[in-house]
Amino acid sequence: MKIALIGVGAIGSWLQERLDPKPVVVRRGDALPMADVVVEVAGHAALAQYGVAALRQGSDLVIASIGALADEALWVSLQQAATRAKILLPAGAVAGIDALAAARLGGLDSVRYSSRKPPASLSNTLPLDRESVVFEGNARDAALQFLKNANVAATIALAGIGFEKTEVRIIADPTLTQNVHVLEASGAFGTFTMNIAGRPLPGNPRSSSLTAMSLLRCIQNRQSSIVL
Ligand SMILES: NC(=O)C1=CN([C@@H]2O[C@H](COP(=O)(O)OP(=O)(O)OC[C@H]3O[C@@H](n4cnc5c(N)ncnc54)[C@H](OP(=O)(O)O)[C@@H]3O)[C@@H](O)[C@H]2O)C=CC1
Ligand SMILES: O=C([O-])CC(=O)C(=O)O
Repeated sequence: MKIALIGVGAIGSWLQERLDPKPVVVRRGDALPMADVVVEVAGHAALAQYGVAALRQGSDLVIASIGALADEALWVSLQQAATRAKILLPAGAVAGIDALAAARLGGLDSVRYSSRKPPASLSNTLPLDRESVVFEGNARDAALQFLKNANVAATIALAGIGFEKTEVRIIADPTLTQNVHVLEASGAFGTFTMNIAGRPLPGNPRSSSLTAMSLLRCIQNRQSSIVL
């Protein structure tokens, strides 16, 4: 299996060390190589630049920057390009996506998500002496306003009841050293609450280490005869 890795920042370098076979790395300005799987870990602009081309050439596309899919035109163009290949959306930094996506099939009533991060992970200008709500609204607006901090909101929206109906709060909390995500859902299945405190990657305080692990699992699942 040939893997192309777009971006070698905090998540990309973690993956590069562990992927087997070793990936071909795509840096800014590089042409996209032919590959069985293209893994985007480079940001919204890189997904817009390479995503459609990857799918059109027949490469499965693993997306980390899921917040970019709040841009309806980009999301539609990726889906239209996926005729010979798959778009793979890993759960990333959050837990419970399997339950949420299953619950959707029986009918969901409400989905609420809150993200709490140390202020410096959100912005350099937030108060350091008290918590502050930096966003309250739906998942589409969260993803469009917080390009580097609302991938989880977008993943939850896509797995559950969509960008418009998913209620999101983003809170800066100076007492934290980890990224805390709380997901609450109710529907025909019952109710669940998921709470995860994710240790950030050393290279990027915004990105939880579980994201890199989740992407590795997604790529390994594609190779494996057992998918869990
Ligand atoms: N789905 C999820 O749950 C999560 C998703 N994410 C998302 O994953 C993505 C990667 O995160 P992370 O590794 O922490 O980010 P980093 O900023 O640490 O790394 C991004 C890397 O991509 C490179 N890059 C940017 N644009 C391009 C391009 N056009 N072509 C090739 N390389 C490019 C950057 O290079 P340079 O240094 O030159 O800018 C940098 O090395 C982000 O979009 C982030 O928001 C993060 C956490 C959770
Ligand atoms: O949602 C995001 O973009 C990233 C995030 O909170 C995390 O990695 O914990």
